[in-house]
Amino acid sequence: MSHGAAHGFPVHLSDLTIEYPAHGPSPAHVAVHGLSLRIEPGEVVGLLGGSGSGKSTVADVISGDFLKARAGEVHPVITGGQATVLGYELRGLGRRASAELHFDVGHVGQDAGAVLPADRSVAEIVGEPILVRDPSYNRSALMSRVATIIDAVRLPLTVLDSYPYELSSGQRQRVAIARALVLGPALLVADEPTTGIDVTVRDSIVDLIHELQAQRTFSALIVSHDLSVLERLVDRVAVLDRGRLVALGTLDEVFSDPIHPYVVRLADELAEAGLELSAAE
Ligand SMILES: Nc1ncnc2c1ncn2[C@@H]1O[C@H](COP(=O)(O)OP(=O)(O)OP(=O)(O)O)[C@@H](O)[C@H]1O
Repeated sequence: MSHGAAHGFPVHLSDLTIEYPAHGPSPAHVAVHGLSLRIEPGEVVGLLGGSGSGKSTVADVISGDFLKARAGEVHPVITGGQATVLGYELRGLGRRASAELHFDVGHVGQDAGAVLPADRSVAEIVGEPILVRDPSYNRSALMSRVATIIDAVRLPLTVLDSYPYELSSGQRQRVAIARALVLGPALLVADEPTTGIDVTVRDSIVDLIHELQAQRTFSALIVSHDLSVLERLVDRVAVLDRGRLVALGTLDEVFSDPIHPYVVRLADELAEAGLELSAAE
């Protein structure tokens, strides 16, 4: 309805409340309380918070993934405030608009590399979003587009005919990133994109996202506690504690003089892991 980027922010959350409805013996649970956050065009925001603080819920909502119907799964529901992504108002978004939104958002979900479909080749997995958008897409144009993105994520073209089980976990993660980027999204939402990946591969994945982001100038929300991700990729960080936003700003602004007790703890953990904010000046 409001599609058309009237406000100019790729992501604009205003006093957003997100709830998991009651199901079976579980009562309804409010996972995010009154979150306001804007992501500017071309900006990368890092999302931090403890386990259960609501990070994946926010990533699911912003990516539009929560709108996809999946049997037997409980979806979060927006029960207060507003979420506008790429000009689409997510609350009450219709089926057609939600399909359009999916074409413009690249989503690398939690453990994306580990959950690639086992019975499809890399070429099929990466090419699928193109065919979902346009089932009659020319096959040779499809293959060349898939090969280009596979090359961009620095995988050899020989992986195109491979199946996920034949790849290393770092390679699988790159395949998931390639799939998320193949349609040239305006927004990338990545949930812990480097978790469980070997340090050397991790750095190359960070470099890769950095390079692609610089070239394509998409905006991004990246859930991560990984220092190399935060230091090298994000412009600002947002910190959630039990579903509430407790800090928002550059790494330096948030961690050099923290006030909120959770942010103080996080600052200590990050300092132990080697974050030297004064060195960033
Ligand atoms: N399907 C669900 N039904 C009910 N509650 C849920 C569901 N999924 C998540 N929650 C609850 O919502 C809150 C936020 O969960 P979420 O997965 O967003 O946190 P997170 O910050 O991503 O945690 P982690 O770092 O452990 O992945 C938690 O309290 C969680 O128990």
